[in-house]
Amino acid sequence: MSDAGVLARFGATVPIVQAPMAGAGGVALAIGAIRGGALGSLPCAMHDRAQVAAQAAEVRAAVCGPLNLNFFCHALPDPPDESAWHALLAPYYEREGAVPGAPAPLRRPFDDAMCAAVESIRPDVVSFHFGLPDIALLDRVRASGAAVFGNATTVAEARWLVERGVDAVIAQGEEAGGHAGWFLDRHAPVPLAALVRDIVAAGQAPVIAAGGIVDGAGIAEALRLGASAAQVGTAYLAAPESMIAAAYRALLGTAAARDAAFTTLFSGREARGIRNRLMRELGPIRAEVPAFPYASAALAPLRALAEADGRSDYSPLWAGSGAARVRSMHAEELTRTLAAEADALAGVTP
Ligand SMILES: Cc1cc2nc3c(=O)[nH]c(=O)nc-3n(C[C@H](O)[C@H](O)[C@H](O)COP(=O)(O)O)c2cc1C
Repeated sequence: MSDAGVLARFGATVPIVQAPMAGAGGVALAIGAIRGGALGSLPCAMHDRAQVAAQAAEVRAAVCGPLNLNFFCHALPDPPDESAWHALLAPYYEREGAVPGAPAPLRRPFDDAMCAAVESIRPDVVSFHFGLPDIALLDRVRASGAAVFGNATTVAEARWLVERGVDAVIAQGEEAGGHAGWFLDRHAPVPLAALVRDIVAAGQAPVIAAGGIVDGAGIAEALRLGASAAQVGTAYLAAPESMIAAAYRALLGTAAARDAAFTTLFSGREARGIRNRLMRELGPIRAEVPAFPYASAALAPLRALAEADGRSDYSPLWAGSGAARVRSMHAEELTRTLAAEADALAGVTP
């Protein structure tokens, strides 16, 4: 069995981080991945403190193994003028017979209340997307005993994270599903292999490769490039423990999942997803879309109506470049399968 690299110190037995996936992953997925030997993750960006505490307690009650809590660190601008966005969506409201709903909970950046949750839960790892919190909060996270992982999309971001003392850098390549986590400069997307090689060459912190990895060959390749582990997201979406809608699930593992693009429509920030009706009709990037994270609220009523009808016309279908190749297995079995496949290839030169 290949060793768990940087994850071994937390008790993981395979070099896999089950990626945090807000809105798609949760307690059941984390439990299955931990049972398989991975570092399990709970996405916390869309929850409040009580929900985070309850979910962490559920995982701990079910399984003994390493747990990561994941948070966003985006800047939260003042609420923008959404009139152009509402005007763009008006024909869809009319077509669906939708009415504006109650404001949906916003994705909130990591703050004092979430830090207090971390202090009481004492997870093994806290991972951050879109940068890091301010130094006072970061110090409190570290004092809780948690290791800190940060997400980088360029070598410059990796260096920035290392200067602030992260224990590992998640190298997020352009192949990754979900939000591109850039936080310094918006830049041309960097393919995973080049990103891992360059961050490893900078030699400052263990690297965890993320993006397009859906089988053991992908993990073995990342390790060969010098990564210490792989963070796997889209492959876990196909597990029955994920919480995605049926129409989304039906696309995974099919050729249709190859038709993907970066889009700002669903949140206000670029994220990689399978093309659906809204992306086709409006185009994936529009000037009318309000800043992250405000865009999603106006879509919520449309999304709810369509999903109730088995349609994903207005839903984000976040997926990485391996989405057409995923296999549907329980999270524990998937974790063991990925590790065994990677093991079988370890040391084999392509
Ligand atoms: C549905 C979905 C939701 C995601 N949500 C988060 C999140 O809440 N926090 C985060 O750090 N990354 C998130 N990501 C990115 C993953 O952590 C990871 O980088 C990515 O899934 C790796 O690429 P892959 O999907 O090709 O395996 C998400 C990815 C997906 C597919």
